[in-house]
Amino acid sequence: MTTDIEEIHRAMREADCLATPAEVSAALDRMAGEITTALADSNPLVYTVMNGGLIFAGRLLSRLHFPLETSYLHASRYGQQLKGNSLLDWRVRPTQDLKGRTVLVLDDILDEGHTLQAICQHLRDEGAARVLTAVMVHKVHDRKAVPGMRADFSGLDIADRYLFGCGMDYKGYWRNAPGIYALKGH
Ligand SMILES: O=P(O)(O)OC[C@H]1O[C@H](OP(=O)(O)OP(=O)(O)O)[C@H](O)[C@@H]1O
Ligand code: HPA
Repeated sequence: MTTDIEEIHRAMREADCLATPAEVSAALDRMAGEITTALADSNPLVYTVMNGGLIFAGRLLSRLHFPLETSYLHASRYGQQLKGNSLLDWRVRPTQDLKGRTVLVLDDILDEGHTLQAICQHLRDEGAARVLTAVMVHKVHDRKAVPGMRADFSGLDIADRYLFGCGMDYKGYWRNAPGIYALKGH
């Protein structure tokens, strides 16, 4: 099936901007400070959750000025749908030796939280000593996998709409948009 590129343009034209590029940059600066305070002496292994975590990770990691290792994993439960499946589709699992390591997981959004919950459980099962999470967006609603769930580090709390930009996609597009946008009517 080919994508209707005009529909992709329209989604951006009609979207509401919920966080400007400047607000995103300020949130990244603040998070980098918090993460540095918490992890600068722990030689962390930092996992980016593909695909959504890519942009956030690139922007955050260059703000962290202490020794760390990076890697990636790929797990998805939405594909290109607007609603998540109950099962996480593991595409690339972690391959590093995690025993005794402090691990930080980076993703674009904590929505219902099932993705991060399953990833963190897997990393602990593989022997990580400590697993922390950082997300660009915490979506505000009461449908979390665990009531009250939050990442250890969150960039911005954003309303319960369908979001794109900063790594989050609309039908595979607009991950590259520098602000955070809400789809018209969702
Ligand atoms: O908190 P949850 O409700 O579990 O949703 C959050 C997850 O959903 C998105 O991934 P998606 O499955 O869409 O894959 P993608 O990273 O390729 O966009 C996003 O990147 C998070 O990983
Ligand atoms: O609001 C969202 N937008 C894009 N991807 C997502 N994955 C979970 N929630 C979202």
